[in-house]
Amino acid sequence: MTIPDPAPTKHELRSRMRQLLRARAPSAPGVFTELREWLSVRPELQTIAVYSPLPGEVDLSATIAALPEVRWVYPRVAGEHLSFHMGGDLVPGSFGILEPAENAGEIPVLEIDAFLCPGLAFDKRGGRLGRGRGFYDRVLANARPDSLNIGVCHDFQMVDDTFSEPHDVFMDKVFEYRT
Ligand SMILES: Nc1nc2c(c(=O)[nH]1)N(C=O)[C@@H](CNc1ccc(C(=O)N[C@@H](CCC(=O)O)C(=O)O)cc1)CN2
Ligand SMILES: Nc1ncnc2c1ncn2[C@@H]1O[C@H](COP(=O)(O)OP(=O)(O)OP(=O)(O)O)[C@@H](O)[C@H]1O
Repeated sequence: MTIPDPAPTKHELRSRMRQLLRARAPSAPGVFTELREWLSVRPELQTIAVYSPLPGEVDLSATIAALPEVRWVYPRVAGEHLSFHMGGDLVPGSFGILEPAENAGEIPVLEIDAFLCPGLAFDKRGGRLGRGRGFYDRVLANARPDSLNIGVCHDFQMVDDTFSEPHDVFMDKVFEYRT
């Protein structure tokens, strides 16, 4: 008889979280007050990378609109890499994600003071489980050493263990949106 392993593997956690996110009814949350207040007392964070949500991810559009003094930049998938550009008009790009248009001004990664990172799951140590293509690990490995990595997730995405591997970049802080 085989005893079932109660601890999910990285692969199982990823597929469970993908399912949970996909199953969520679409909704655009209001301002994420905790995140807005934290950012509003850190004016040194001038250029901040944000994301356009995939189905189920925390939608930060109201929070972004509430902090107009920040220079918000959005990722574009370019092959294996992410480049960051001024928002302006966002158009459907890779994976159906809204991305800045090709001609939107590119902002060098070294100018980015903080990265608000999407993810499938996070843990209390700052571990992050992404969608498995390593985009954020690669970009954060090339970011300024003093830039901040900030995870953003729903409370149910906070788990005990995200099975971090040596190449995984840790978050400095994770904001949980209570649903
Ligand atoms: N909102 C958001 N933007 C992001 C990311 C992300 O995770 N979330 N990325 C982080 O790296 C990059 C895009 N990477 C991605 C990697 C894989 C898949 C993916 O597997 N998509 C599924 C469909 C979506 C789903 O899981 O339901 C697929 O193609 O089957 C999507 C985006 C850049 N922008
Ligand atoms: N700094 C890096 N340089 C080169 N390859 C990397 C780097 N970080 C991760 N990778 C590669 O990317 C692949 C996916 O890694 P992982 O499963 O940790 O992605 P993820 O963090 O879940 O995804 P994402 O960052 O896209 O949301 C792995 O095969 C890994 O070898």
